Amino acid sequence: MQNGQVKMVQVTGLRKKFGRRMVLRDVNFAFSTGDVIGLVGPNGAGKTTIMKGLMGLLAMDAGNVRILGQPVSVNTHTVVTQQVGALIERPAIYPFLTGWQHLQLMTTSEEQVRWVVQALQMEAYIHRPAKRYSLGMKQKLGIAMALVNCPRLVILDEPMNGLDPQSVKRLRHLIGQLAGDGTTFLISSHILSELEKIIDTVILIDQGEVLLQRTMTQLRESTRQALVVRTTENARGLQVLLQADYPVAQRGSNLIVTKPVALTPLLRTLLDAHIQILKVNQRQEDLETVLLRLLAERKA
Ligand SMILES: Nc1ncnc2c1ncn2[C@@H]1O[C@H](COP(=O)(O)OP(=O)(O)OP(=O)(O)O)[C@@H](O)[C@H]1O
Repeated sequence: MQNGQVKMVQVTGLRKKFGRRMVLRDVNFAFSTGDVIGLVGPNGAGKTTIMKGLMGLLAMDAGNVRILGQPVSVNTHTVVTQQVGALIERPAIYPFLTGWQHLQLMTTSEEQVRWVVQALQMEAYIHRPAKRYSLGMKQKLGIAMALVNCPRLVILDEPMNGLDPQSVKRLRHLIGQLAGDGTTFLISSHILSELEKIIDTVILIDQGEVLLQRTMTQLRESTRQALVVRTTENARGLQVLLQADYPVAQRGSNLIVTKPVALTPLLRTLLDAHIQILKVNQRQEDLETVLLRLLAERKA
């Protein structure tokens, strides 16, 4: 019996080899309806392969995928065709059809086509044959095709690729709006500064495994706050602080204190040594710094 607890996506023990190369080792994750998930990790980590597995586009060697409780494989994908919209790698585009005609292939609702064209600001070229589209126009058409039917789950592989800053902003806004209405998103991207503005959960993949799944709130709570201090004499400031047992390093023209410390005694230590303080600020690690640190810690 299915109940209110049924997950939007549940992936268990997914394995995949290409020849002798193990690409997915043992992938497990799940997420709920309405979540916006960022799938991140280094080149070749296995993100696209996972997305193809979710869509039933690629046979897996082991494990299983369920979307809304229903199984998905290369032979079983009713739930995918009914509930999922996706753009994985490049959009499949027929050169002689217009953008509008592509969208009509995906839905019978003219109203939906008009809505998505307007939402992604594609009016200027939507009636031109797609062979005359630029890379960014094709990318937007691919995104529009994934969204036009208002699917419950949208899978986007590197959606920001080739988009200009204005289009990235528009897309971000649209994703936020649709997520607010209950659409679930799984988005891979290397542009972590953009991604962290829209996702509420991150799944980090490395070498075919899930290294971490955290909500952004959890991640922010566990991120480090670095204290950045600039003085008139950083080299001497570094010595003075090290002698006083502060966890400090010199980076560029700044001194970075990497663990939480009381501010006043630290500043007094510098002032007592007649070192003038030019600037002090607290800097939260961003998503990129946190993920790079986690990957580096794994290799260490
Ligand atoms: N059809 C294929 N045949 C052989 N190897 C493949 C095939 N598709 C992917 N691979 C390999 O599988 C691994 C994972 O690839 P995948 O495209 O899933 O990575 P990714 O995390 O999406 O990387 P990127 O960030 O570069 O897009 C890579 O080592 C890749 O070379």
